[in-house]
Amino acid sequence: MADLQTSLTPTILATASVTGVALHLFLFKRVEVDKRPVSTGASFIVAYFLLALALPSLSAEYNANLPWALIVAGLAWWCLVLSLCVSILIYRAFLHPLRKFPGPFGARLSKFWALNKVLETKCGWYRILDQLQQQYGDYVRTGPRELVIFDSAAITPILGFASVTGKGPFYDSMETSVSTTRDHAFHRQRRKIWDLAFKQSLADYAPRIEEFTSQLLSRIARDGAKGPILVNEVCIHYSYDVMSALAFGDPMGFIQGDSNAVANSVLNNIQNGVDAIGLLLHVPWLMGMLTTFSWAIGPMRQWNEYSEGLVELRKKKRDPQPDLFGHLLDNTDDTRSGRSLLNSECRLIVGAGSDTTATALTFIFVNLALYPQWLQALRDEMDPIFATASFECTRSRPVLDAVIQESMRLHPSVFFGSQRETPAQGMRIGDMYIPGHTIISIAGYQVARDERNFVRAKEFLPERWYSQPALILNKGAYMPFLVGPFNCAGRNMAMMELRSVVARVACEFDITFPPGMDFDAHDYFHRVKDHFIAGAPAQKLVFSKRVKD
Ligand code: HEM
Repeated sequence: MADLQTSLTPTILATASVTGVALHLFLFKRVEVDKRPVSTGASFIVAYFLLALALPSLSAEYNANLPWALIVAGLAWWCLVLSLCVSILIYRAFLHPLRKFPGPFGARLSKFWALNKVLETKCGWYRILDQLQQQYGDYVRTGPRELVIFDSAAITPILGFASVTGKGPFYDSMETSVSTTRDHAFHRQRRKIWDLAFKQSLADYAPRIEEFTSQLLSRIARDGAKGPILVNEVCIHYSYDVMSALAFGDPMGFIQGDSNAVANSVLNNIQNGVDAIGLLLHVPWLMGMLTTFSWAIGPMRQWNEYSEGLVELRKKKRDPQPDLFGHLLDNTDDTRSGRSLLNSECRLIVGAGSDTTATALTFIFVNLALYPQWLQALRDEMDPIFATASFECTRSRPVLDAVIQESMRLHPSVFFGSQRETPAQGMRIGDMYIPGHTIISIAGYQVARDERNFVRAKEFLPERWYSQPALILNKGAYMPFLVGPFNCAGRNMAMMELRSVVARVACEFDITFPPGMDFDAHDYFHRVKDHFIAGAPAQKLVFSKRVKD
């Protein structure tokens, strides 16, 4: 080992430290490395080995002593990584353009602050946001380059059709589809296909929805005769069957109980895996790693293989019923990337349409058990319509739609505040300037429960949607299906399912809590989990056959 005066080691360690700072200033600050977690991680590992290989040729000091070369390479690597981290932390804490926005100190430094809060609250990020709004106001810094906004005046500038924002890095962490692409031109073109597909197939699809609802009514009558029913389960079975029929041409067979073992296992894995999504959506680079390695992760691989098998079967079907898949197939190139897009969009249909609808239905049934006067109001509206056999789930009805909307206002199916990124030059929202490359989202859950937007905002008052419009101060704050160019493509389809099930179940069954149960609504809704889609706590309800007078 050379003595300190002749050794190159101090120079190498100093250079590594300066390189760490330079890496931050010239690369990490400018490039979205979250997009490339695997290659970034791999580059750091490769850097160590390159250094270890290069050192012996730099000086006899290392050539003569290879273990020493490995140690110095390791020390240099740590100097680089530590100086990079220190530079990042100092910048985030004191120099970042978002430094004037209020928020918890830990959140400025790293998204691990949010991750920790999600763990602490068992996926209750929306409850953390409630606290943050109370403490810091309408614009809160929740991450190093992230703001959550509680001001409804920001909805149109951020989410509207003329918005200058783009989708945020979260969307890169998933496979490409109409929902996840950050390429606006591609989205516009693909979204046109989806919109046309729904426009052409919705009316054809209505009788199929009614068929599934009939199956659901039989299931509820059968199981309900034995005792209280786990409402989450029947709603999930219904929505997965409807969506898989839409995506693959056939239901998975959950409502009637004839699903196969793979379908059961896929459903279980999806339900068990959702908590992980609640965590990972705060650290998209980790989510991206999971997507990259999905071939090696059993449950993800199983779902991919199973859905791709169903897509192949659907492609070979002769004279299939008209549905969304048919339209997507006709409008997707038969190339490698086209096939991959089609597969991922079939999974998207099930992913975007199943748990969302199931959660909405579960909350509506819980609300009907809580507020029996609205079960009666539904019957008063729907009985005459069913008596003349003129019910169509494509048509809105004042009370029916009001009950659905009010339930979704207070208890939305999607908690995720659709992530956006400001353009390089930043943007203005009223007097507020938001710097460029800031990740922003609107806290939809809080905005919909804000007294500035709805009178008696935390109360379940469906009448605000038809007979008492004065209870709505700002209709734009209601956005369970999002608004703007990336709003829900399946909104009309979802409303058809919700109308069909809610109207028919309400007219056929009394819905109550199990005898002896002292249902605590505050506790129940406090236990809702936020894992992108809201996870409704398990709840049993009694569905007893209605005795008509
Ligand atoms: C109650 C049921 C539903 C609710 C509450 C709901 C809500 C939403 C929300 C909030 C978004 C925006 C997500 C984001 O910001 O990233 C979205 C997007 C989307 N939803 Fe739904 N959804 C429902 C049902 C459905 C159904 C049945 C389908 C049918 C396949 C569907 C298809 C989609 C698609 C394709 C997108 C992406 C649209 C785009 O980015 O252009 N959804 N949905």
